Amino acid sequence: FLRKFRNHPPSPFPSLPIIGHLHLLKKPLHHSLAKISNKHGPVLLLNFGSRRVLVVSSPSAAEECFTQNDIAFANRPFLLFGKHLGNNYTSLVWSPYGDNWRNLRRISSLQLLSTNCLQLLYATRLDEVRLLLRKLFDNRDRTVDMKSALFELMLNVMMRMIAGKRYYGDNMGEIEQAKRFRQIMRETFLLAGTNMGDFMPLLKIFKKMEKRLINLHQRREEFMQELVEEWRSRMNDGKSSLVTEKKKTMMEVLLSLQEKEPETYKDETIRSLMMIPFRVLRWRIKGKRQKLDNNNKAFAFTMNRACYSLKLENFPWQAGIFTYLTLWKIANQNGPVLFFKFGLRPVLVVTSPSAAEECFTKNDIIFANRPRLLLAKHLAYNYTYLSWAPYGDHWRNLRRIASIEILSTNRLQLLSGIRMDEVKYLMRKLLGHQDEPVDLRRAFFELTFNVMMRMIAGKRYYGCENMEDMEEARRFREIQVETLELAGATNLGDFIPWLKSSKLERRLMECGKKRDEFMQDLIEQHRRKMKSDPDGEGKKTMIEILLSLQESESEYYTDEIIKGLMLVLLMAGTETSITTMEWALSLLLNHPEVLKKAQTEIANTVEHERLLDESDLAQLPYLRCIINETFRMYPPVPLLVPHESSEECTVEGFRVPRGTMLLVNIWAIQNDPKIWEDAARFKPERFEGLEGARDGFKLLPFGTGRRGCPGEGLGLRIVGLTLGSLIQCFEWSRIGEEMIDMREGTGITMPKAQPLKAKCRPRATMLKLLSQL
Ligand code: HEM
Repeated sequence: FLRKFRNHPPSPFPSLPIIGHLHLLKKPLHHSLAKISNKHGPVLLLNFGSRRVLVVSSPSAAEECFTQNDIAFANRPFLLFGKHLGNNYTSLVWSPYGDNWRNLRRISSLQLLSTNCLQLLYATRLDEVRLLLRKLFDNRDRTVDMKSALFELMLNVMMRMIAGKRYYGDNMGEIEQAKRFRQIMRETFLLAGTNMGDFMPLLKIFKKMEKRLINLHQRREEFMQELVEEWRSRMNDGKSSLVTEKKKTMMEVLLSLQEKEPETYKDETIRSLMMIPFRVLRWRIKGKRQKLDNNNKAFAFTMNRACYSLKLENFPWQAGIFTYLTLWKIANQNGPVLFFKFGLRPVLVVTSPSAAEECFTKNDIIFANRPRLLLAKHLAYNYTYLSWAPYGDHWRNLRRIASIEILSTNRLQLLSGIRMDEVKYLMRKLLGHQDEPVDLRRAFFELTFNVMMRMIAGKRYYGCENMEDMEEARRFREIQVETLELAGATNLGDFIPWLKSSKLERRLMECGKKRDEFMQDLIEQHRRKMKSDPDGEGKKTMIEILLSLQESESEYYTDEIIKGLMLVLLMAGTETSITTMEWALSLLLNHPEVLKKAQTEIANTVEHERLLDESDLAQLPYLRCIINETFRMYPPVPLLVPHESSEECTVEGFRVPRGTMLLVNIWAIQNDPKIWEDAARFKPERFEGLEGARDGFKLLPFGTGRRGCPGEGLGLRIVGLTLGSLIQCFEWSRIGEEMIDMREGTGITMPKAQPLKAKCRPRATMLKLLSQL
């Protein structure tokens, strides 16, 4: 009744003697107050012990406080912290509203924090951010305590702006001074918490807290005064600032002003102004405390539509800047169309079939470009490879040659003997290692590279039999190992230009040069061979086909184009096929019932007295389902190859600027439980009745649209024939009781963390046929 009579804001019941409403409060305070406001209204009167507190939780009430009542509320309460660390309520933050406060506010706005002053010290901030990035880069793959790293960054920035000193990390000047400063800061943040004596005066009799504040205050004042003296004597000696006259530290600015107006700029004013940045920092850090404590290694990452925390150990420094898993986690919380800044590069990440559809239908031409990444500069002939060429005439020409001359159904048919031959080599090898653990990743690797090199140049570079030129093979293998290693390396410089690693660039250049020389040698060999035997039997290899076309259309079929196409086959066509076969066989070993069903299908379709060949694949729908299910769960290119927009467009209503990199997270789409029933289960049957390896925009292992994979036919033939033959001819088992480890490793494609090893023995029904290989 009294409250109504006095027109006071509502106040929750009960307000207890001595403690008032403190019993209702929990940490974090803002959440707790929000809950109370939800219940009792947006303007509340609470008692924190003996202190009256008005809590405001609506825009209109906040407006009233900071417009109509702004002057009335411009005061600060007298709290213990302000008494001892706010120089007895004389600092800018704790001073009562009045002349002293007005003076300090004017100085800080004009002399320290104006846009102009901040601009002059921009280089300092930039430098500290670079040092942090360098530190993160050096610690990639390790857990980094981001809270401390960001804290140190902020304190270094502040101290460099104030007094030109770094007190954290490397390149510190005075070690002892830095130690003292760090100790003072640590204690300041520690004591900055709530002091119950501020609300319950009775508790003030326990003076412990107050003593600590007084002691800290003294040490802080001494420290700051020493800095003031240091700068004063420097200036007296004529040793001015860090870099140029313009880029003065705050200390210098204030000391110069002191010379002109000693009354206004006293030492104590300067000391107190020096502490302003740390107060702001304290609030920033305390504001985030709850979140960061829960997820201590959090990496705050600002994006266009939200703020996210990523665990740094998950952050994909190592496998290129992005991994499908991290991006999926973020998309799960924030939506299927996200706009990021990776360093300076805008990146659109798409994680839903409808958004992918919009990118590859309505916006297909716009997104048909590729970003210019360092890897592509050196290993893709300055972006002239088919896979990395910008969308335009050159790319169209390459795509036409690849589709018609190399990867057309007709050409693939002509070269089917090579693939069959290599599968037979593999089976002979397996026959020699019955019941022994076999490294299948290595076996698939050798098979695929031999297939490609035989298609390209008629050469086998892996396996002992029929090896024509040992030295050439060794050179090839060496180059290949280096290429794969470099292809998986991160180049932060693609995203943050000043972090460009000249060492990585040099290695890429050297590797690119070696590959170029190797391919040129092969072209010359074939040129010589074709000259010496112009009517030679069947121009079968890819080099021969392209060299013959060069004779008639030399401007289209240059040596550069031929080398580029050879390398595309080796780069784009190998790892993808190898990983698919490895995942598929791993899944089968963990699901013997599916393996059995596939064996039965093959036995019912292919007669016993012959080996399966590529023409049988169309009659083996269950084998096809197994391959599709493998693609679904473990897509070899989980984010597709990055695209880039050549003009502004919209995706799901969001504006996407020109020059934005597009990543389509097909791994996330293909494993989304909202889209797939039992998404985590290996269930090939789900694809029964599906033609091809695409299911709308839900299953896209080869991408789609203009830049979709042109090697789909070849990839499916290699995978289908190899897998089908291994199922037809051998009984497979795991090495021990344990299931095959299905963890994913990092790399440019999606490799298994552990290479697949398994045992096999020839099936009784196939023994005779196998012994004739
Ligand atoms: C299992 C096997 C394979 C899979 C899963 C696969 C998957 C892909 C994917 C997802 C893309 C990116 C599409 C995009 O950017 O939207 C791609 C591009 C490409 N793939 Fe494949 N691929 C396979 C085999 C092959 C083979 C055997 C070749 C043989 C030459 C090949 C040549 C290429 C080329 C040249 C591109 C770039 C096309 C362009 O930028 O215009 N791929 N592949």
